[in-house]
Amino acid sequence: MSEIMKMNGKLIGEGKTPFLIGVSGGTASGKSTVCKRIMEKLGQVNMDHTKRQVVCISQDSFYRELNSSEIAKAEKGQFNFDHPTAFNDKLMQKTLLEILAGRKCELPTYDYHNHALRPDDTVTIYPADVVLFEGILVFYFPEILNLFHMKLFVDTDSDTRLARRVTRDINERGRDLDQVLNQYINFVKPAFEEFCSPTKKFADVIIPRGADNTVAIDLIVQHIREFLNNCHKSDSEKKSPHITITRTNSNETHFKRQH
Ligand SMILES: Nc1ncnc2c1ncn2[C@@H]1O[C@H](COP(=O)(O)OP(=O)(O)O)[C@@H](O)[C@H]1O
Ligand SMILES: Nc1ccn([C@@H]2O[C@H](COP(=O)(O)O)[C@@H](O)[C@H]2O)c(=O)n1
Repeated sequence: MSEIMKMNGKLIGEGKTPFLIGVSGGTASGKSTVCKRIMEKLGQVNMDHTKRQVVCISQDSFYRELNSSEIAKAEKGQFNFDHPTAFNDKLMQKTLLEILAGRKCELPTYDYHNHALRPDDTVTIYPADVVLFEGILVFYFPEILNLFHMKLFVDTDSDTRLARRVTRDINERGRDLDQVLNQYINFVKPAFEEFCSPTKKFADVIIPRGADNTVAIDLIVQHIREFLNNCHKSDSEKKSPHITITRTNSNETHFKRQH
């Protein structure tokens, strides 16, 4: 039996439910860059974090802790970071539910050099109107997929992605060329084909060429802007005032915006 509550954008005793946008795509497709462009166009970059209406979080914060033998494998480029089991999906779901309930969250940052989270270097995610969540497998886990109000897939040619990944991983992630290419052939490419690429079908908007596609980015920004304008109007002025929160007997909570 399910219990349905209709609220005017607020949960009692909690913050407003943000509009949650999932941004997926293969490695180095431009997910972070697309999110950055969206934030820039909405004037959300050079401002106090506590005042941001739009925030962005990354799936990197949910890589699971590795044991010593897994770390040894990772150091030789023999650990599969592109497989769903590399992530703590339960924590990812719990955190997104906290965010959807309008609560402040602390997220660890990820250290690619050591293949580990930095629990002492956290980022505070303050309640916002719009939350972008980007990562290679954000549409893979059904219980997480169901939480998004809008889903974007950044679709960039695989040669371009590999070329960008080589440069980025050598310059920013402490890898050498052999490591990047071996990891790509053994894990990244096969996992993209098996786990990431099939999730493209769940996307509401596919963005060919990533951040180069300014037309697609402008359309998405326009949609977010309309949402932001609407969410600060009084209930009687809103075109779509209700959020429907569905709780099932399995304790799952679904936050649905009518839009
Ligand atoms: N449109 C683009 N043109 C040139 N370089 C790009 C473009 N988009 C992304 N990059 C570069 O490619 C690399 C990967 O981009 P990034 O946005 O981090 O991808 P992802 O988040 O999907 O891994 C980064 O070094 C970034 O600067
Ligand atoms: N210790 C790690 C963790 C992850 N990776 C790779 O990162 C890729 C995901 O990040 P993107 O910014 O490229 O989306 C993923 O393909 C992993 O292979 C890593 O190399 N080392």
